[in-house]
Amino acid sequence: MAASLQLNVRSFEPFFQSKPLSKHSPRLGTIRCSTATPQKRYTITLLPGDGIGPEVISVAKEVLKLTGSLEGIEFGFQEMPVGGSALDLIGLPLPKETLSAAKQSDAVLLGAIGGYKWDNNEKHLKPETGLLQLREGLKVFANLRPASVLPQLVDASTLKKEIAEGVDLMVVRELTGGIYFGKPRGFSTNENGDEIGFNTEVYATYEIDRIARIAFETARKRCGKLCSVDKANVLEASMLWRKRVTAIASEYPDVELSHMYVDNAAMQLVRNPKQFDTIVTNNIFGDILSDEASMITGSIGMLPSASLGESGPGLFEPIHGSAPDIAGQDKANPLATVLSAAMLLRYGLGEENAAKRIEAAVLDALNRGFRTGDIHSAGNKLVGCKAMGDEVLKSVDSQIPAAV
Ligand SMILES: NC(=O)C1=CN([C@@H]2O[C@H](COP(=O)(O)OP(=O)(O)OC[C@H]3O[C@@H](n4cnc5c(N)ncnc54)[C@H](O)[C@@H]3O)[C@@H](O)[C@H]2O)C=CC1
Ligand SMILES: CC(C)CC(=O)C(=O)O
Repeated sequence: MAASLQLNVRSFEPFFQSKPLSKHSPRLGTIRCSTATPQKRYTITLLPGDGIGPEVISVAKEVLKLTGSLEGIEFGFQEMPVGGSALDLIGLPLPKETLSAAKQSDAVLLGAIGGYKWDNNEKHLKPETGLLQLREGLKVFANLRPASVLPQLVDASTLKKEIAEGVDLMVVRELTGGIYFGKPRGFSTNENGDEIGFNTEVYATYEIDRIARIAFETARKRCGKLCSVDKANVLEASMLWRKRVTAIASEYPDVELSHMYVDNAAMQLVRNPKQFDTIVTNNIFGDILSDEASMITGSIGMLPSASLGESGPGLFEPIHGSAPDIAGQDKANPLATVLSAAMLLRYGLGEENAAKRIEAAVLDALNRGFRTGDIHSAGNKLVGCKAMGDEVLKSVDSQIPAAV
């Protein structure tokens, strides 16, 4: 998909809508009785993972099922282990059966991986390694992370209302390169006999060019403003990044390109986030800046993501981790995962109406005052993960299908 993708990313009405991306292997399928006769069938690989992952995936699955039944779509779900749960079950953080199932499906929805239990494992036996292997295996190099401050949640932002209100940005994060994957890496001993750990931040021209094009396409469909974030005053990989992004800009004369060092970008995001429309950045800076951006919107529990490659199924996941501090307590906010399911429908399957139905349902549940603890404020109704899911389901059921 990606380089020729029609990215679809002007957000906020209600979330991140516009034209769908290409469809991935839509198949005609089984007919069954339901509100609408299913015309399409998709196989979705669910990877609940660890911590709050299974809790939020269970909500998103029900939301997808109900939405599908109302939109003439039937989903075949296959649940596979990844991360710590796969380590416990099979001894590997990404069993080959999981990767193979993911590759053969139409889209992949992941909860989160990781937890204290596996924190001291060797690198190749860490849950996080499984997630990196999955992203690499699916070749999903373009990670779209939208961060919009919903009017309903302005009060949940940690920033002042006048700073947070109206923020609507998209972080385009490079996902399969940079320091998370660069070699050499490892542990060794230096000339003084001190133990050292080392990693390599490395980008090739083709990796920068393809993510830059995705970012320019994204910006073009939004406000036409792209800010490339790097550390080109210090890092060679960033110097090449800046050179290539500048070169690719000549293909997009209608997009206004600016460059910013990452330390300044981190500061500007909390000083004046409305100056940003689309941000493109490398793997590690994108990871950090999108977590920072999430707090402007109220909570990391609200932010979804879509990871796309040139072909094959996309990977959709909330940007948060497994939140071991609240796992198993029915406290997790499932909305980031529900919204990731909406991104799956839009970007992964081209099912725009179904995506809009889910996004409208999330807004409706918020409008009716339901809040999990992370976004709760006085005057609203505090609910747990399951109850929030039930409210979204009620809203899915009651929403009039959005017009195409
Ligand atoms: N994509 C993934 O699967 C990721 C996995 N991780 C892993 O997750 C584990 C925990 O990492 P942390 O640094 O603590 O990050 P985290 O994102 O799991 O949690 C950070 C804070 O946000 C809260 N939080 C996160 N998601 C929430 C939700 N849906 N609702 C309400 N509160 C939520 C947590 O309770 C915690 O206080 C680690 O093992 C880490 O490696 C971290 C980031 C991404
Ligand atoms: C391998 C992951 C735990 C890295 C991460 O934090 C993320 O990409 O969200």
